[in-house]
Amino acid sequence: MIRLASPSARRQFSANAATQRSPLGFLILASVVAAFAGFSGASAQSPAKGSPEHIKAVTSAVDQNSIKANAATSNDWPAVGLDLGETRFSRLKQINTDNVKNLGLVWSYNLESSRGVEATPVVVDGIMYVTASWSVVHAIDVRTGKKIWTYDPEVPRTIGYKGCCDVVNRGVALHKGKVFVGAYDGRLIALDAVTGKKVWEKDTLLDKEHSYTITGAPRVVNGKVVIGNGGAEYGARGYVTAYDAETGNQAWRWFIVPGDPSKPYEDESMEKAAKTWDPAGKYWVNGGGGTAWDTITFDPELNLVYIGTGNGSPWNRHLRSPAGGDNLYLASIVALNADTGKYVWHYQETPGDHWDYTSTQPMILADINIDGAPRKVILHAPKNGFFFVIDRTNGKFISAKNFVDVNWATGYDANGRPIEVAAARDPEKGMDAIPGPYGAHNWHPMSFNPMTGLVYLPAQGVPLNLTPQKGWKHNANQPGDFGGNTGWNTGFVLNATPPKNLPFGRLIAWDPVKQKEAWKQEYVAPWNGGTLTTAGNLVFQGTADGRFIAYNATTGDKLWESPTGTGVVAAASTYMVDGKQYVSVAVGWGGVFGIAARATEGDNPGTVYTFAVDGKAPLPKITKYQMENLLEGVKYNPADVGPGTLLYVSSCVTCHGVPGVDKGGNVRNLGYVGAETIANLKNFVFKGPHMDKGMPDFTGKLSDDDVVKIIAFIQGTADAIRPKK
Ligand SMILES: O=C(O)c1cc(C(=O)O)c2c(n1)C(=O)C(=O)c1cc(C(=O)O)[nH]c1-2
Ligand SMILES: [Ca+2]
Repeated sequence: MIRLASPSARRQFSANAATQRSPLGFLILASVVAAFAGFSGASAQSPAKGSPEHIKAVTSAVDQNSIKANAATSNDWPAVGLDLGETRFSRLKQINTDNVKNLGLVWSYNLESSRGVEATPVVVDGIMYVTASWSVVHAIDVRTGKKIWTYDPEVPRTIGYKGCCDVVNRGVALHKGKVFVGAYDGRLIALDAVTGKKVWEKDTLLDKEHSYTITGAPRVVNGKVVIGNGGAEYGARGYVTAYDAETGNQAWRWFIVPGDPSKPYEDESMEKAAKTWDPAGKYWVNGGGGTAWDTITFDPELNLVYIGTGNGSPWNRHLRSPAGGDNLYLASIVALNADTGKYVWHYQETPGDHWDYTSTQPMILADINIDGAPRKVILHAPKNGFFFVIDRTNGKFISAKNFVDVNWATGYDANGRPIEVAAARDPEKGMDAIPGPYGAHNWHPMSFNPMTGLVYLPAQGVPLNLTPQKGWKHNANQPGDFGGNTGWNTGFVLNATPPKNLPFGRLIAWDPVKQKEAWKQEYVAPWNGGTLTTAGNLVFQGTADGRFIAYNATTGDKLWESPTGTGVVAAASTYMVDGKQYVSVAVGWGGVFGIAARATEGDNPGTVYTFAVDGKAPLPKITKYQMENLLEGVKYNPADVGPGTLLYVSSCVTCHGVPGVDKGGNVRNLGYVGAETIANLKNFVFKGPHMDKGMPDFTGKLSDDDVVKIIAFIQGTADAIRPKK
C-alpha cells in the first residue's frame, strides 16, 4: 500500500501519473490513485463537515445519477423535487407517526426577505441551498444553522412590477459543484457551490420590450440547465431554453407557441401549432403566451423532458384567436427530446385556454398499477381543477377527474377532450370562473406517497368573475383593464360583477388510480403551502394562517403543529445529517395571492425553520402585522369615485388589493394606511419611495388629475364599507 502524507505529496503523485508515457504504466498508476482516494476518504483525515473541502466534495458528487441513487435512501434532498420524478416522497422514517409529536425547533435562519418565499431547501450532507425573494441564494450549514454565504444577483428592484405574481423564486438546482438560480430579471446564473461566486451568467430573455421574468427553479438534464420564463399576463411568447451546465452556452431552445406567420417557423412543431390559431387575432403581436414558469421534469430512461406550459395571452380566446382553435401548445404537458429540445409529443389539458388555466403546476412522474398493469405515468393537477393521469411514454390520456367543483367542463371524454360548458366561453356575458385564474391548484408542490398510493394536493378556490372586454388591444391600457397600466393584457374585466362563489383552502389526499379523494383537511384561507410526504407515514404542510403541520398520511389526522410567524407557501424537505433526520421549511408569505391578502397577523421575515425530534431551540418571537385604522377624512369629490375605480383597477389593484376589503399582504392595503399618505398619494405614484420595492413609476402613465380620482376611490370605498354607527 502506498501512503502519501501531505496534500502536496499527493499533488506530486498525480502529476507523475499524468506524465507517464506508457499506457500500461498509466493504468497501473491510475488504479493506485483510485485506491489512494478510497483510502483517504475512509481515514480520519476526511475534511471537517462544513469546511470548503467538505462542501466541494459533497456538491461535486451531485448529478442526475446521484439524484437517482439517492432515491433509494432519501438521505439527502439533492433537488427541489427530491428525485427526478419530483415525488417529494422521502423514504426516511426516523420521524414517524409515533414520535412526530416530539418534533421541536433545532434552529431558525432569517432570510431577510419581506416578500414571498417559494423555494424548497436543497440539502446534501448538511449543506443547504435555498432562495428567498428577489432571487437571493442562501447557503446554510445545517449542523450549525449558520450562513455559509449568500448571493444576491442584484435584480434591479424597479422592475418588480414586470412580473405578475410577486418577486418570488422557487429554488436552485445543484449539479457537479455548481448552484444554478434563475434571477427575476431573466438571467440564469451558475454559482460555485463552495464560495457562492458567479461562474457564468446568461440572459435568457428574447427581448426587453416584453415583461419576461424567471421565478421557477432550473432543472439539470443530461448536463444541460433547462429554464423557462414568466410573462403571459403581459403579452409574451413562451419558450424554454437549455444551457450547457459547464459553459453556459445555449444548447437548445423550444418555443411553446407560434410566432409571426410571415416569418419562417422555428420547427415543425410550430408549423403544426400555427394551424390551431386564428391569424385574425394577430396573436403574435401580444405574444400568445404559454410561458413555462414552473414545472420541468425528466425521465432519463425515455430521455424525455416534460414541460408544463402556461396560459394564453391575452386570456380571452375570443380576442386572441377569434375563430377559436386549440391554440397549441398552451396549457399542455409537452415532451421534448432531452438532448435536442425537439418536440416529441404533447397532451393539452385545457384546449383553447380562456381562463388563465396554466398547466405549469408541478408534475410528478410515478410508476403505478392501473387495471392490474404497471404504467409509467405523469400525475398532474393543473389550475383547471381536474386531476390527470397521463402515459408519459407517449402522452396518451389515461384519466381525468375534477378534485374540486368546476363550472367550465363536466368531465373529459375517452380521448381526453374536456366536455365544455358553453356558457363558460360566452363572448358577451360575464361569469364566475370556477376555478378562477388563481387556480384550483397553483404552483404549491404536491407530493406522492407510493406506500399510501395517495397524492397530497394543496387545493383552493379564489373567487373571480370574468367579463369579456370590448375593444381590447395589445398594451392599449384603457381605464378598467386589470393591471393594464402596469402591462397586463387579459382581455377581461375582473369582478365587474362581484363573484358569488366562496374562497376556500384545502389539503386533499387524492387516490390517482381510483381518481377519488381519500381524505381532506379544510383551512381558513386559500394559498397554503406545498406538501412533503415520508415513509414515516407523514404529510407535512405549512399554511396561510402561519402554521407548519404534520398529518398521518393514511388517515389525515393532525399529529403535530408549530407556529411559523408568517404564512407558509413553500414546501418542506427532509434529510439525514450525521444519522439524524431533520425537516426544513422556508416560510415567507407572498406570491400572487399573498401580495394583497393575508390570513395571519404574524409578519415575521422569511425564515428557514429546521425541526428534529427533541429539538429545543426557542421559536422566534412573532411580530404583529402593523396596519392603520380604516382610512378616514381624506377630502374627495364623490363624482370622482366612478372614474377613480377604473384607474385603480388598471394601476393599483393587482398589488394593493381592494381598499379596506383586503387586509394587505406583503404589499400594503391602501384602505389601511395613514390619511396623510393617501392625501399625498402623488408623492408615492410619481418616482415614489417604493420604486425600490418594485412599484412602478407612473410618470406619463397617470396625470395629477387621475391621482385625485384614485384618491376618491380609495377614500370612497373605505367610507362605503365602514360599519354604520
Ligand atoms: O403566465 C405567466 O407567465 C405566469 C407567471 C407566474 C410566475 O412566474 O410567477 C405566475 C403565473 N403566470 C400565474 O398565472 C400564477 O397564478 C402565478 C402564481 C405565482 C406565484 O408565484 O404565486 N406565480 C404565477
Ligand atoms: Ca399566468
